[in-house]
Amino acid sequence: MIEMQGVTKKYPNGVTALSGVDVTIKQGDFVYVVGPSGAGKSTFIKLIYREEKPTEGKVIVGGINTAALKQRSIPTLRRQIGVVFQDFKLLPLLNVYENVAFALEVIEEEPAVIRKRVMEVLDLVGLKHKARMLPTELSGGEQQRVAIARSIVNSPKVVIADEPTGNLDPDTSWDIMRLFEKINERGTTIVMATHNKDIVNTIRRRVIAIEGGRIARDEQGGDYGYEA
Ligand SMILES: Nc1ncnc2c1ncn2[C@@H]1O[C@H](COP(=O)(O)OP(=O)(O)OP(=O)(O)O)[C@@H](O)[C@H]1O
Repeated sequence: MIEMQGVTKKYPNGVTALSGVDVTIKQGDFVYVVGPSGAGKSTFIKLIYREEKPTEGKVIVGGINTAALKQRSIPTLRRQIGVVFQDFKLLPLLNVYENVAFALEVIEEEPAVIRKRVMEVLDLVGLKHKARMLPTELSGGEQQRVAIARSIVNSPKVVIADEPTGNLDPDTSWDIMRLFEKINERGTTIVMATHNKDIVNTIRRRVIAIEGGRIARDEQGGDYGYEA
């Protein structure tokens, strides 16, 4: 599903965020990306959804080599990928329903399909009854649920999440994790950068630890391995 071969990422300011990264993530995997601050986790995530391009090496997502991708083909890649951020990134003037529907409107999906899919995913995340509310009328956990609904509404093969519980209290974080588990159980690959030691050590999954831009550890069912 996701393959990195000899990936190095050097930013224009001269910082090398990743170097010599080789990794394969299979369809249906659930992967935590952990490591100290500044280790390169967000860069790893951004390379997958082609927010950044590698300086060297290949990033292949669903058979597409992202570095060779023309600007106009980026939407084709992004259709396979849902993205969830720490700060939710909802559109503040659109209600819950509209925020989720937007992801399908931009790819010109049929209105009837949009209505059906949006209500299905809002049901899945437990927010059908809040479809007409604005993001500002919701709690942080509810906003993250909307962001997750948006990320899966076009049935992507993979959901990428950068610190999805970073702004949430512990109880809410567990609820959000249960939702990611549910999505993973349906066959969607999950790649999640996180600093949440408790979660990584409790919901055991594959752990890729990045230190100084290199993969320091890649273990099935591994632990967080750092002080929180
Ligand atoms: N757009 C950019 N331009 C220049 N340098 C960058 C850019 N983005 C990240 N970096 C640098 O690349 C390195 C890796 O950053 P990255 O954000 O990938 O780390 P991280 O592991 O996600 O950190 P954190 O846990 O603090 O979010 C850092 O030294 C950072 O300062």
